[in-house]
Formats: sequence, C-alpha cells, structure tokens
Amino acid sequence: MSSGGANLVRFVESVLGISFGDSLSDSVVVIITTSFAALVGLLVLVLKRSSDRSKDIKPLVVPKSLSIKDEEDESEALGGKTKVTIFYGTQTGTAEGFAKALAEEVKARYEKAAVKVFDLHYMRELASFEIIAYVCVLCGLNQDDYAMEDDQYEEKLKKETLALFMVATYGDGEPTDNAARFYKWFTEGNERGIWLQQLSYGVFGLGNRQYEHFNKIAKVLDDLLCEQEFSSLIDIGGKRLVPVGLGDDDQCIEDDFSAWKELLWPELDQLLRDEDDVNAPSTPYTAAIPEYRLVIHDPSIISVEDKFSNLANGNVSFDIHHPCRVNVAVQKELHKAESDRSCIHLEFDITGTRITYETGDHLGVYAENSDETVEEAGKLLDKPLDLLFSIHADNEDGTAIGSSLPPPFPGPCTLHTALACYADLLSPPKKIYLLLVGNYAVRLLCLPWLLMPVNLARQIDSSFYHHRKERSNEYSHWVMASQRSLLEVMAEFPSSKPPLGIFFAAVAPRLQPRYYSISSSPRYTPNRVHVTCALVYGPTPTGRIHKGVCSTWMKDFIYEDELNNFVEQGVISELIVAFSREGPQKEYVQHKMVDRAAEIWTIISQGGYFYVCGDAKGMARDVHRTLHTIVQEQGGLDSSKTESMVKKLQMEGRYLRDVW
Ligand SMILES: Cc1cc2nc3c(=O)[nH]c(=O)nc-3n(C[C@H](O)[C@H](O)[C@H](O)COP(=O)(O)O)c2cc1C
Repeated sequence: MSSGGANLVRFVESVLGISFGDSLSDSVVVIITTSFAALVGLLVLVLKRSSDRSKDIKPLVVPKSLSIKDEEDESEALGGKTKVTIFYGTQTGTAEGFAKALAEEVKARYEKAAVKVFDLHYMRELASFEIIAYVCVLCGLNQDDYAMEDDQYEEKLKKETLALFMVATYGDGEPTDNAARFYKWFTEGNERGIWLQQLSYGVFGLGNRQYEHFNKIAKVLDDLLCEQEFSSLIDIGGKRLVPVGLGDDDQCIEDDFSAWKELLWPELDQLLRDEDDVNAPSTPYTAAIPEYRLVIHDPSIISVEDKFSNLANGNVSFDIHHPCRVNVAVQKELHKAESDRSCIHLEFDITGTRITYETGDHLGVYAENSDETVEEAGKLLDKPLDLLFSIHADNEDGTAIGSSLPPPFPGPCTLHTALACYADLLSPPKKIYLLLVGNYAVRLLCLPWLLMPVNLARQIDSSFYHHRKERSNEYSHWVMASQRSLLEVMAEFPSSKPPLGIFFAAVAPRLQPRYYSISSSPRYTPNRVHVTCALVYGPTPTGRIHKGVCSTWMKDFIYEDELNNFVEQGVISELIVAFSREGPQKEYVQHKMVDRAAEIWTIISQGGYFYVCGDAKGMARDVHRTLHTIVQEQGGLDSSKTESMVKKLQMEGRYLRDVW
C-alpha cells in the first residue's frame, strides 16, 4: 500500500473509529477511500456574511447602457399605463412569492397597471468570493434589472410613482442578503433631502413575532418613506397608501398578507381605475394555480441524472443560488454515550474551492429528506419513486407559463431525488398550499373549515361565511399550533393527490438550506469550516416524532451505505445493526436487534462474527442486554449458560464494534 493510501486509510479509520488492519490491498484502499469521499461529498454549502454586512460593500461597476433603459423607451413601453413597481427582499422565497402573486393580482384587477417586479438582488453586498459569480449573473442583464449602482438607484426611484415593498427581516433585525445593500444605501442617505415627493407606496413586512426585532426592516423602511411624505410639506400626490403590514409567520402570514391587501385595494382603485369605474365593484380575483409543465422521461432512453450536478455549479464562485459541493472531513458526536441528546461536530473541507470565511459567518447546508420521509411522500402522491421526470416553467413553444413560478429544479430526475432534495415536506404547510391540497381532495365536503377559502364560503352561504370567519383561527390551531407537517396534512386527506406539476410549483415549498454559525476560526483552519449542530428530535403535539431535516441528515448521512460498502468489501463480515442514531438510542438498538433475532442467533450458532455499529460507547451495555435475551430465547438456554455465552462472544469480539 502506498504511503498516501495508508494515510487515507488511517484517516478514514480515525473518522469511522474502526481499524481495517494492515492487510488491505491497494485496490481495496482505493475503493474505501473513494467511497468515503463520494459519500461525504453529498454535502453542499454556501457561505453567508452574517456580521455587519455594510462594512465592506463593493459595488460592481457595469456599463450604464447595460442597466438603464432610456426614459423615452420606458414611457413608450408603458403605453399610457400607470407603472406599478413591486420590490422584494427575501431569503427563503416567501417575500418573492408574495411579490409575484401581488403582481398577478394587480395585473388582473387593473388593466391600467403596468406591473414590474424587482428583486433587490443587485443592491446586495458582494462578499469577496461572490464577486465572480455576480459578474456572471450581470452578463445576463435583462430589462427587468433595476439599477446597478447607488446613484442609478436614486435616479430611478425618484421617477417611481407607485411602489410596493415586500421585505423580510432576519438575524438581529437585519435585511435579507438581497436587500442588504439597498437597505444600507436607503437608510444612510440623510443628505438626499426631499426626493420622493411623487411616490405613493406601501410596505408589507415578513417577520416572526418570536424575534426581538419583529419586522424591523419593514418598519424602518416605512418610517423613512413616511418622513419623505411629511417633509415634502406640499401635497403633490406622494403618500403612504396603507399602514405597514406586519406579517407574522409564527401565525398565518398569508392571512396577514390578505388583510394588508384588503386595505390596499381601495387605495389602488383610486389610482388605477378610471374615474367612471372607481365606484363600480371590482371583479373578484381568483388566483391561478401555479403549475409546471411536467415531462415524463423514459429511463431506458435518458440516463438518470447525477442528482447533485446542479449543486456543483462548475464555477469558481458561490452564493446562495450557486452552492458549492464539498466533502465532510470529520463527523463526531459530542455528547457522552449516557446522554439522551445528540450534538454533532462537522468539518467541511473547503480546500480548492477558493471559498474564504470570516469569524461570525454563517454556513448554509442543503440537506435531504430521509428515505422514510421520501417514501411516505411517494405513497401519499401515489407515484413510483423511480419515476423519471422534468419540470418546466415554459410551454412547449417556449412561452412562459406564468411569472409566479419559481425556477424549476434541474432534471430529468427521479421522483425520489425531487422529494429528497427539493421539497419541504416536514414544515407546516402554508395556508395557500392547504387550499390546493383541499382542491385535490375528493372528499371536499369533509374538508375542515380551514380549507375552505373565505370567498368561496361567502358565495356558498352567508351563515357559513360568518361561521368560517369566527373560526378563522382554525388554521393557527390545527396546523401551526399542532405543528402538522405537509405530509401529515396530506395523510389526513388521502384522496388529495395533486399532480406533480402542481405539487412542486405550489404545494410543497422548495427545501431551503439550513444556516449554522461557523464555530471555527479561519486563522487556525482556513480550509476547514466547523459547525456544531444539535439534533432536532422530539414529539409534536399530534404525537408525530419530528426529526429536523438537516440535523438528522448530518447525523445519519454517511453510515449505512458506508458500512454496507465495507461489508461488500469483506472488511466487515456481517452487519446486523448499523444505526443507533435515531431516537433514544437504547430503544432503537434493542428494537433493531430484536427484529433480527433469528438472524443473529444463526450467526452465533455458526461461529460467525457480526457487528452492531453505532455511535455510542454506552451502546455496548444495551446491546449486551438485548443479546442476552436473544440468546436465551432463540437458543432456549438457561440464564447461566446464556450469560457465559454472551461473555464469550464479547471476549472474542464477535458481536460488537462501535463505529464512533
Ligand atoms: C434565522 C432567522 C432569523 C430571523 N430573524 C427575524 C427577525 O429578527 N425579525 C423578524 O421579524 N423575523 C425574523 N425571522 C422570520 C423571517 O423574517 C420570516 O420567516 C419571513 O417570512 C421569511 O421571509 P422570506 O421567506 O421571504 O425570506 C427570522 C427567520 C429566520 C429563519
């Protein structure tokens, strides 16, 4: 074996906590080390500046011709319509969804409105390693890009007459990454004086009341815009259309958004409807259900994708939209065996990625749903997990299906991959998703009140409507307070099987990266990023055991496949239990062993070796006791013989091998 190979094997041994001995051939070494690398490579990460983002903002300089449309062109393009501009600042997509839905609704309600939606993306801070990625993005500028430099921003905003802002708050009352630069520029621009006289505006905030700085960004933005209004002294049209909306996603943020919109419509009626129409009732608006075009592929013709190829973006720069796939170098349980809790120490190897980090940065990890979750979802959707398909946001002729669709995930991919990597299946579903699930349930009449849209209820029966209104807290109780997951809700309505194009567009939100504070110092480990992650595990009010998607994945991701590889290579002769990572360790191991009692007894009686692998030294005691029971029951031995047999097995090292 080469010395490099030997080192790698020692490294794998040290990570796994096992010894392969000295007799491994080079080919086995290669298999072991590459399988290790491949398995740990299923992780991706992005880095997100978390500390004072405003410190080192580096505006990009791009040719103006790329970013500013001629004024004449613009007014011509408006064709006599009134421009409505909707901005959004989002981290996980809710504000973006609201902005796009609002745009659709404004378009549907007001013929006179020319609506544009803008990501605040290009006002964001660019961390050093992100610059190249953004330069790439900027090359693809289109008409919908707003402004690239601060002075352009001012110029353009001055010309706005009607602007709506959907902005989320994060961290310690901070803006989202994509709004950070705009926010800094906007809040620090005292010297600008009165410059937004003609602006009528509305701000809807997305936040969570559990945080100290509830909706701070929306409040600050609204206050500053309001100062403009009052400082202008003369009334020349600019005004706050509605009080700032304070969306609270601890409750039902969609309800907050709807309530805010109800206040907005009468104001927009004044601005966007012709004088004759202002008093006429507006046509009720029914939002179209977003749906991707779905294409089913024949697996014998199309090769199944590398499910992570989209995540390794092939570039040398990374951001939240272009995460980097890296290996996990070390995974360690920090709790003692006796503890019924779990906390994982992980080290991501960023060698060769050109990623740098600073103390206080956050790391975003894209995890996968567990097989158990994916299988349950497949059953509820009544579709085979090996179904190979792709989703598309355009029609076959290339025309866009609708502006509110999030970009499709890459395909073709199997349903298993799509459910594992892209669907948030364990969070409480948004109310809008519930309505969609409801639409696809055959037993419509059995739907609880909460699934009935108020408008529909109003049309059916006014007394029903009032009842529905009285019970408007139902969603908060049945879904939010009970922490019902999307899968649980779907299980309550087994006949509800939305088509996959709708399921991925509107029912299951995209699985988001989970952020962790980096717990290492770049001075000491520039090529390793450490995180410490407590396992999220516990019963919900409905009795479901909630397993945090990312923490469970971090704890579990490597082992079973990895160990099975070792069995295949003959490193481990028999693998009986390769896990003790779920739930209270004791019960889980015992349960797994008892399940395979007959198999264990056959190996024992034939003098074979077998391994119970897990993550805890203390597991030995539980395994020992369980084995005792198995030997006694399967072998029909009396207790003294049982005891000596189990001791002998233990002495010979035939039954237990902890992995870490
Ligand atoms: C890590 C984290 C920090 C947050 N910090 C705040 C906060 O300081 N104030 C607040 O009102 N909401 C806070 N929130 C709630 C988000 O603003 C809320 O979930 C919002 O709906 C997210 O919108 P988005 O999906 O458009 O990013 C936080 C959420 C997360 C996950």
